[in-house]
Amino acid sequence: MSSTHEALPVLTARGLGKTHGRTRALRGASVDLRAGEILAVTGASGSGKSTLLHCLAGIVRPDEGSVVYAEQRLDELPEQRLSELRRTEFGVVFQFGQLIPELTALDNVALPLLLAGASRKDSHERAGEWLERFGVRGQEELRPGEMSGGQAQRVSLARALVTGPKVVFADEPTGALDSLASEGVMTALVHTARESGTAVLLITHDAQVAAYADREVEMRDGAVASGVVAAGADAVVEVPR
Ligand SMILES: Nc1ncnc2c1ncn2[C@@H]1O[C@H](COP(=O)(O)OP(=O)(O)OP(=O)(O)O)[C@@H](O)[C@H]1O
Repeated sequence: MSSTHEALPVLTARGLGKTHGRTRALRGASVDLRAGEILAVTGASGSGKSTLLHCLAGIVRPDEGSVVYAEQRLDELPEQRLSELRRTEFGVVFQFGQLIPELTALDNVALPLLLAGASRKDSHERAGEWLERFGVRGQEELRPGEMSGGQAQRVSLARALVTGPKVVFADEPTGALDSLASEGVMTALVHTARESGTAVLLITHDAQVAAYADREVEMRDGAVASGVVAAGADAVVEVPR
């Protein structure tokens, strides 16, 4: 999709620094996520990928640098505004889905809508539609413990997308799946993200998964680098597709 290469950034991070205890997880990480694009973030274990995602998603505040979303500095927003923004504009998917074990698939997906004030009937109707989009219609009454890994991740994706977010953050969404299930989940994610114009920031170790993205950036030692050694900690060099 060449148009995504011209799209304006929806999220911009500049010079992010973050220290956890004595570990510098980020040092001068900069990246743009463009509207509607799927961006893969790759890199060795411990290079700072998850910390970058957490800062971009407003889950963690960076110690240094800025994160701008829709002309707002996320790193400076009061906690209440930030959590509202996370609920309404962002969706998040983790490696192990993190569905609520006591709730059925339908209730897990309906939950963000209920929290946003929708009625039970509407929430369930829309949740059902999203389960269908992710190919898990018929599994509505299953609880997470009764699902396969692939099914659980499809339900997690439905839950992340049901509120119509502008950005979905996916941290190793296929990390616990075999290659067939992984392919199914990625195809469903890419298809629905394209359909709804949602930008996706996708962390992965897997080159086959990264190949679904429009663009790929690699992290090294807490900064966004490229396949070639970057000139400075702030350098952003991309691998266009
Ligand atoms: N909450 C935390 N407390 C202490 N150290 C942390 C914390 N979160 C991350 N770290 C450390 O910061 C560094 C970067 O971690 P991060 O999880 O961002 O890397 P990653 O590239 O996502 O790694 P992986 O691919 O293994 O998930 C690592 O050395 C990690 O151990």
